[in-house]
Amino acid sequence: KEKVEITKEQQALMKVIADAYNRHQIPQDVAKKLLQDQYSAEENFLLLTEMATSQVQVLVEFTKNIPGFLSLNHEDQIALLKGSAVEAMFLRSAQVFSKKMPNGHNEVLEDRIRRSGISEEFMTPMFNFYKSIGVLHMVQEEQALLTAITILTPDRPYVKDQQAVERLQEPMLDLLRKLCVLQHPQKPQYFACLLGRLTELRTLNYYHAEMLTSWRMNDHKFTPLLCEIWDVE
Ligand SMILES: COc1ccc(-c2nc3ccccc3n2[C@H](C(=O)NC2CCCCC2)C2CCCCC2)c(OC)c1
Repeated sequence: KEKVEITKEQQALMKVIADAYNRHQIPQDVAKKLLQDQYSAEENFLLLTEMATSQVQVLVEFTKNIPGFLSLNHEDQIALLKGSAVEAMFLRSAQVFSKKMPNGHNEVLEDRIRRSGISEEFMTPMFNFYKSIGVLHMVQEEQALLTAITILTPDRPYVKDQQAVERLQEPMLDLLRKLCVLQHPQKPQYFACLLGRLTELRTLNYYHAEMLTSWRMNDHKFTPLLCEIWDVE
């Protein structure tokens, strides 16, 4: 039986990532807003673009706190952010969706999202992902590391120095693996399962642009930041 322990520098890395992640809390209130009222497809689309815009801004702040990220080639920094923004947004949405709320609130939230204006064909893959994240009952540290690992994916389009990105991602993967063994000793497959979610997350990337343009309304407007980050307009 392998004795797993977190080293001093891994504890320091965990603290840096977890603290940076905890500062990244804004879109939490979107669930509260959705529970308050039923909105039109137009209002929901506006809410989505506002939430997504602020989430991207917060994601950039989180990324800047990943040790070594700011030492990467500048074009590669942009390529990593652009390549991971949609996945990080869906990962965040899954975490918001999975948060236990008072009786019946989770069902209301799901219903509001189902009737928000998103077209039928995308609900199954999106909710399948949300539920597959929910059943894992990830702790904050795991969520933070998984987000950092998603951002530090070496094979994003246009990344020049992939080895430099691998060197940053590896310690995160090693730390997450140890955390999973210590946090979920009764689930030896837990770490592999988490990484499997990242594969499922990539499939949502392909649906993303179409999910937006097929939103049940005319004239979809995006903020300049979202035009940069999303492949729309
Ligand atoms: C591209 O298509 C879609 C469809 C649905 C969502 C979504 N899934 C959610 C699960 C839990 C709570 C909110 C959720 N959302 C929207 C939202 O506000 N997402 C925020 C994005 C930034 C990070 C926090 C969540 C809602 C959906 C209902 C109408 C108003 C927007 C979504 O979030 C990427 C993207």
